[in-house]
Amino acid sequence: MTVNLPTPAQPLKIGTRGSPLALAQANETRDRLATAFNVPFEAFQIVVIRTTGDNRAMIDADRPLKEIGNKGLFTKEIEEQLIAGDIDIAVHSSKDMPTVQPEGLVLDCYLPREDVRDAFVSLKGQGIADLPQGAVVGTSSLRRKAQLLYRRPDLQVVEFRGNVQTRLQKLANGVAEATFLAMAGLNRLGMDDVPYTPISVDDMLPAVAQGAIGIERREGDSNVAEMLAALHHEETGIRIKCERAFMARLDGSCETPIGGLAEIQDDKIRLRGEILATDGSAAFSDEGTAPIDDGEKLGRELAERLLAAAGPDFLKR
Ligand SMILES: NCc1[nH]cc(CCC(=O)O)c1CC(=O)O
Repeated sequence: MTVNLPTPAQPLKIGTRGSPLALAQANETRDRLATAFNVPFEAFQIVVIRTTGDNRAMIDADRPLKEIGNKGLFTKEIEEQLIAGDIDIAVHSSKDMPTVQPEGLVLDCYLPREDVRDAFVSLKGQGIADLPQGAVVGTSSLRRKAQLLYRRPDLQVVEFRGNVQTRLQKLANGVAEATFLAMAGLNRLGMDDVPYTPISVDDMLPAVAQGAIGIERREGDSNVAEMLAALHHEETGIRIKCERAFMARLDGSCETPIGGLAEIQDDKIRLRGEILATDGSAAFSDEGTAPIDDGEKLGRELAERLLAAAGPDFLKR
């Protein structure tokens, strides 16, 4: 079967959020598609879609995202347009994606993964250990908050949202002494002027699927399926599927502090996982390895081991 390629007259429509990071990810997807199929950039049209998560009235207040309702906060409207056929593919940060897609949609194409690490961002120091006793740290991530408080119960965490510039301004204004950003975001946006230090994954396990762009499509669109198959990065896909199986078995959402990272080492897949109490008062971590083809099973099994260690009610706290 030959792929029916898009043309400037009949472009392939790429749906995305409108944030600078989302647009960078959509542009990377378009560039890779244009190169892979040797068609002009004009054969792709980037369609910006506003999601609930982008709605200023809801987001600008200092309410934690979890109170607004996190499931599909940044994906629902995009997926509706994908189902309706208004767009042909949707580009997402995989870490913001629920583990189950709506009926009729498939998420099975991943681009080569960026740096998975979190970065410590501060005008004053290089890492968590440099923070003075009782210092204020800004983050809206429950995972980062729990990981931080687990190691440094003396610190105070305040809600921190907005784009990178807004957050840096807050640091300059003394609202907080430090914050965290994903290295993948900093790299994709080329933010060299940000005072950041990468944090080893041994010190802060990243979110499941952090740093991976995922491309969603309609299940029945065989032409798009074939195009995306050519773009798919096998190793990233294996790692993300393992991590997402881990998260799914934990019934993980953004309301549960979970860290997870799968890596391919020699011909094995190694998964590290962590679950934490939201207030950082407890954490359970474990790891395992398996043959590469058994990544999803490894994910489920590691989740079960952590659940058993933590006790059945742990995630409901
Ligand atoms: N929750 C927002 C979000 N979703 C994906 C990224 C970073 C890029 C990535 O992990 O692919 C970010 C920002 C951040 O965590 O700093």
